Amino acid sequence: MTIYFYKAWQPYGCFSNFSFHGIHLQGVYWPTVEHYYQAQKFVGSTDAVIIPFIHAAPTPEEAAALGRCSTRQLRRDWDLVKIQVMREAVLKKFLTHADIREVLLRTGDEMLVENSPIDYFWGCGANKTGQNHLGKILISVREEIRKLLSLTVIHEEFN
Ligand SMILES: Nc1nc(O)c(N)c(N[C@@H]2O[C@H](COP(=O)(O)O)[C@@H](O)[C@H]2O)n1
Repeated sequence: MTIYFYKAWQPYGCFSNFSFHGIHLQGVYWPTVEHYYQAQKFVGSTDAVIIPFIHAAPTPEEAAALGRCSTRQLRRDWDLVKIQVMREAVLKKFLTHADIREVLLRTGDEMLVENSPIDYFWGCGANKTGQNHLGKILISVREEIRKLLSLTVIHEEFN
């Protein structure tokens, strides 16, 4: 059974990048994955001055609005790095927070889909034909955490 998620207050809302599960990355604490992701769009760009404002945004919605402003200059390699940027942040989120890590692991091998009606890249879009990159990242993070946990068990058994 496919598991759909979207808004942070809906079922499986902890899979949303807008959920308030903070992460430490590159020596900085970010209140949500969305804050981090939106800020990374401007690293090294002429509009990098926006980064502290994204970081300080009171909500992920406000961070996203700042990052989505179409007149600002994105970093040149953004399309090349954005999936890796997102994966690193999502992995950190689920390594940091044990409660939501359990929720993720308990989804077993189910397909995970960001049910965004507007986003055909990170989500499945209105007609379910989108690329669902966020769902795919969550599935690969789930697999990576399982491998890390099994290595920990092996390590404990032999020490
Ligand atoms: N508008 C909106 N509201 C939410 O609650 C969402 N979860 C999303 N999806 C997320 O938006 C991010 C993509 O942003 P860009 O379009 O690349 O600026 C990404 O985190 C999606 O998962 N959108």
